[in-house]
Amino acid sequence: MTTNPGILIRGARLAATLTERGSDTLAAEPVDLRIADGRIVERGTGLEARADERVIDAAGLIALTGLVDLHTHLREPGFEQSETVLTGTRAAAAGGFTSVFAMANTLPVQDTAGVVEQVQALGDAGGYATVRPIGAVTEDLAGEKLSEIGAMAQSRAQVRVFSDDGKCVHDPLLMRRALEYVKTFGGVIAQHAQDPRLTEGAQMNEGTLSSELGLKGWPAVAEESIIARDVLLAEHTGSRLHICHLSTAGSVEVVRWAKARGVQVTAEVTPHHLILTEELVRSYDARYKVNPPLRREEDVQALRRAVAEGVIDIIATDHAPHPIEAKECEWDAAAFGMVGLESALPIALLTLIAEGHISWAELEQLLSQRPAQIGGLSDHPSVLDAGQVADLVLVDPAGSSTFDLARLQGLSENSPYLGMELPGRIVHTVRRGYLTVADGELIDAAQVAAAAHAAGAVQGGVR
Ligand SMILES: NC(=O)N[C@@H](CC(=O)O)C(=O)O
Ligand SMILES: [Zn+2]
Ligand SMILES: [Zn+2]
Repeated sequence: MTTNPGILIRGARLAATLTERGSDTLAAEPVDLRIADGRIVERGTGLEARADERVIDAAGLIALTGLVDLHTHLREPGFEQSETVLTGTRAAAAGGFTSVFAMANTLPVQDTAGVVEQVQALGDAGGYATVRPIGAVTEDLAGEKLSEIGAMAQSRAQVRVFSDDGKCVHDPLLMRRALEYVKTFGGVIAQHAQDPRLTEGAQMNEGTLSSELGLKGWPAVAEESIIARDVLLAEHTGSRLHICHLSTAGSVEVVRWAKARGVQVTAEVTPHHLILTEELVRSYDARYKVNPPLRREEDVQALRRAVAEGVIDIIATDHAPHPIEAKECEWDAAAFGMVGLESALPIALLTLIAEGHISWAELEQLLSQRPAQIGGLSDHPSVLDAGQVADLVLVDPAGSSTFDLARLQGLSENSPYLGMELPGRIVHTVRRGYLTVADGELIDAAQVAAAAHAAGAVQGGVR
């Protein structure tokens, strides 16, 4: 049986020990981590390298448990010209992610055990990240009939997160039944909170700017009213509800209220809603067209505060690749969505750490620990210490660089950050004890697939 070579990481500072808000990255003592057979086997200082061990000099780098994205669109099956499981997980690894949850709006839709098992198998074979498929709440995302939720939960893919993302589960009775159903096995419904009647034909945030530009607006209340209804349904059923891509100050207040009542609700924000505003729509550059729309500066600030206060639980990318034809066209005709896996950590550093809203320890909670817990990701490392699965990322917090096309590893180029100076560089990503990114470069696909195979063999199956 082949095994992957061991790794010795020397002199990394652990994000979990950087608990002061702001960017003081030297406040913790550097430690060494030894990795063998897919796990961290030793943590200490001055560890000696063994024969065959690859030594990584992590001086100046910060180590976090592998990032987990609860909201990724991998597009396969059905839209392979935009992204595939392989290309999307390469983008994920480049961004420091070791696990991604794949949204259900594929073709065919991920609404049966067969499709979710296929998506997960593609992820396992590629080896760049653990892929956990999200199941559709309703058949074909049509909002009319519950999908085979139980069959997907019991399948090899063990689906725990269900969402009609891209569409809102609008029928309150269906939403209630879905919440009741997932409660029986500890699952969660992730709602794309958006009243379809209030947003018909909408093109951007509703406000003075949408009137000025003559574009149909998308009112904040369309999001807030669904969140308000659903937290009440979650309270009534005693089930877990997760709110996808929260985007308005009002939504924060509804979630805050629900949490104070003890409702089991969690909320996510995307990096782009933490930095970009509707003003960008003036350019008519469709890279800024996204669902939910970019909002006002007041909303951006409220979302950052909500992260700092813990009202928002996680950052999720909503990585939404689209081909050039779908973006290089008139605003009204363009597709909604932006890619985000490679830029998520840099944007979080820029908007949250550099601004003093959160600490590195809190960042690890937002981008790794909490999404893993919400998604029911078994054997995700809770800390970087002996006995834990070796899923981790080493980040260089110093300096900044131009975010250019070469940074994008997926098939689509619809990033709003091209040309921007962004802080932070993902230097090494380790998944299940093997490197997917080394010295800032992706490891090639054949090597990663072989390493994944070896890791699976050693651990008797990846999960
Ligand atoms: N975010 C987007 O603008 N688009 C997503 C759907 C979604 O997340 O609602 C997509 O699938 O393209
Ligand atoms: Zn959505
Ligand atoms: Zn989405």
